[in-house]
Amino acid sequence: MSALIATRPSPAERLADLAVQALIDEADLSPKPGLVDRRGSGAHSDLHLGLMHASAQSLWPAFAAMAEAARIEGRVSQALRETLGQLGRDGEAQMLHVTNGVNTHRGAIWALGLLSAAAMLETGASAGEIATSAAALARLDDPAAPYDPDSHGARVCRRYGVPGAREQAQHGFPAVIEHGLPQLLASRRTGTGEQNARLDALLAIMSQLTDTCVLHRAGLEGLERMQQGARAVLAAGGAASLAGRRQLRLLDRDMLALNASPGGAADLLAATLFLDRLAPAAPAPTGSN
Ligand SMILES: CC(C)(COP(=O)(O)OP(=O)(O)OC[C@H]1O[C@@H](n2cnc3c(N)ncnc32)[C@H](O[C@H]2O[C@H](COP(=O)(O)OP(=O)(O)OP(=O)(O)O)[C@@H](O)[C@H]2O)[C@@H]1O)[C@@H](O)C(=O)NCCC(=O)NCCS
Ligand SMILES: Nc1ncnc2[nH]cnc12
Repeated sequence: MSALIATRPSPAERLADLAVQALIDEADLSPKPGLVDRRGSGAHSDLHLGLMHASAQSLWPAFAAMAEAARIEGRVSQALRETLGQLGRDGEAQMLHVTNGVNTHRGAIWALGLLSAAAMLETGASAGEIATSAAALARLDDPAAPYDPDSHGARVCRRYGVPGAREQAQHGFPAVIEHGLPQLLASRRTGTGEQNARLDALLAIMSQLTDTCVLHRAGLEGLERMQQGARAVLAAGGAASLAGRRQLRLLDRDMLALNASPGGAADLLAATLFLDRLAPAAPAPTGSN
């Protein structure tokens, strides 16, 4: 009789598990303004929750390979940056294969790929230290990366002179370290419940971020509405309060009317949840999914 042998996941596999789980938790979180969630497709005609899940699952090998490459190299280096670039592009190709050409997680591959590699290099480090190491990787040039001057992000960064996904990583993910994570922990401390704490973290990110997805679809008016609307929810008491919920409904309505979806903020919420699970600064959440 053959016995089944349970093998423990390797450190790289564990990081990939956490990255995929963060993407699934982000997709499932509801109600998110303009974004795909359990209620529906938000401002998207080509996305739905099942596709977001399938896309997230398809990225497990890419995240595991990026973390494993970091384990083998052992330090921030040009060679590691170039390997990560190739693995990131392979991950994008896999995502587009699974989604039939729809861009579900490009920004998430970038953010979580860098953070998974950095987490492997900085075992046991704080979220801030991991983000700093990811930033050092992001600042290294990847000569093999085909710079696309026509990507949505590149176009709006040029047009409006704002930082995008690249700069967010190069500066050590300030949206995550200075806004998403502190808000997640602060809302948890008030006992709002895990889902509301995560919504508050998303809103804290939205209130600051120059989200190139929103700029691309809705220009500066859309960006201003996103940031101001997110601030209004938090000022009214956050997602757990009645007044905050009212503001959140208004923000969702306006994002849909503007055809705007904060995909960059969603990716950075996933990065927040990843770092929170990896390097918790507070007791683990109870009752989370
Ligand atoms: C350096 C790259 C990130 C490329 O950046 P660039 O800005 O040139 O390219 P984009 O194609 O626009 O992708 C950037 C994605 O990053 C997310 N994002 C947006 N703003 C921010 C921000 N301020 N900070 C952080 N992240 C941000 C966002 O991703 C989400 O939105 C995606 C959907 O966007 P879009 O295709 O525009 O969608 P729609 O509006 O739906 O399109 P239409 O229907 O209107 O047509 C979704 O994927 C979310 O993830 C931006 O899209 C980097 O990607 C890169 O260089 N990669 C190469 C590989 C590599 O080197 N990897 C390194 C190792 S990991
Ligand atoms: N939940 C979501 N909806 C739409 N675009 C996204 N990009 C990343 N997460 C997303």
